[in-house]
Amino acid sequence: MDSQLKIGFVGAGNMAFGITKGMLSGNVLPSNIKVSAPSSRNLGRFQELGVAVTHSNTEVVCDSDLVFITVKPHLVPPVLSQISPHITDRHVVVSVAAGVTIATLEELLPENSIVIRLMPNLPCVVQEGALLFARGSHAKPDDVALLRSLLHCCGLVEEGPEAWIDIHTGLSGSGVAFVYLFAEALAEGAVKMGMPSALAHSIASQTVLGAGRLLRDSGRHPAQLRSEVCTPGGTTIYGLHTLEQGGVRASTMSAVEAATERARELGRLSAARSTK
Ligand SMILES: NC(=O)C1=CN([C@@H]2O[C@H](COP(=O)(O)OP(=O)(O)OC[C@H]3O[C@@H](n4cnc5c(N)ncnc54)[C@H](OP(=O)(O)O)[C@@H]3O)[C@@H](O)[C@H]2O)C=CC1
Ligand SMILES: O=C(O)[C@@H]1CCC=N1
Repeated sequence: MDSQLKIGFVGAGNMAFGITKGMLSGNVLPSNIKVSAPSSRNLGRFQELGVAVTHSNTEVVCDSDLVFITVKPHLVPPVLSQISPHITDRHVVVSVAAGVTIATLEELLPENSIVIRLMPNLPCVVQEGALLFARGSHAKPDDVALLRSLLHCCGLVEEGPEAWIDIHTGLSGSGVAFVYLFAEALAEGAVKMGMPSALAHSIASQTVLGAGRLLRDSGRHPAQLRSEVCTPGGTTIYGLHTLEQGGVRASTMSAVEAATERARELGRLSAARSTK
């Protein structure tokens, strides 16, 4: 990767911060990053990392080679219209906005703009993200290789067809919150049975981490690992039976489905806004 490559973020929220932290754990220097937002409320934590901040989106674009669009989906059309006159053929534009399609991004930017649609998730901040991207019509293999080299420190980085991005949003972008809900409920179950809350939350988070690492590192199917925890007639199968009676499997599948459908809906809304 070119050590002089300049990276910009338009939008200074949680996802911009997560990707920045992930990239800084690799060989990206803070002096090569600039971030913009209208207010100062989120800028302090970037300054603490040594990253330059500004209130001007166009300044970020003019000073960057690769620009992440990290604003909420409904703001993508106005923000891209604002920065579009400053996008040139040297820029690679990477949007993380849920639902916003490559077609909408390309329509809002100058002809032949290099666009990549990325769906990251919050654990990028601890280099354990799960990121899926799809390339736009004018993105070249070098652009994709550049993005991969920047993001590899954020976690697992995969490329796929654009249709999978909304699904990945439900599975993993939002899925992180589903796992937190489960972790919270595990801890609350222990509190109900008499364990102090701080210890219960600490053990719940370690349980989620340990289960996740073993699942990933073993490469085994979750059902296989689950059966290894179940002693016949033991504690786990009693607990699993209760979860199944509560419909946890069906409701989790429905949560991924609902989040995916919502991403698709956000995509349709942003497409409608882009043609106004
Ligand atoms: N949070 C997550 O886990 C994930 C989020 N995403 C996507 O990332 C994007 C950002 O989400 P998230 O980081 O959570 O959002 P946040 O609300 O944390 O951050 C949004 C940022 O956009 C800034 N902003 C608002 N208006 C403008 C503008 N006109 N120009 C420039 N910046 C502006 C805000 O400014 P200010 O600081 O002044 O408020 C803020 O810094 C969304 O599109 C979302 O779909 C994708 C995957 C996961
Ligand atoms: O809730 C959202 O819309 C964003 C996208 C994925 C995670 N957070």
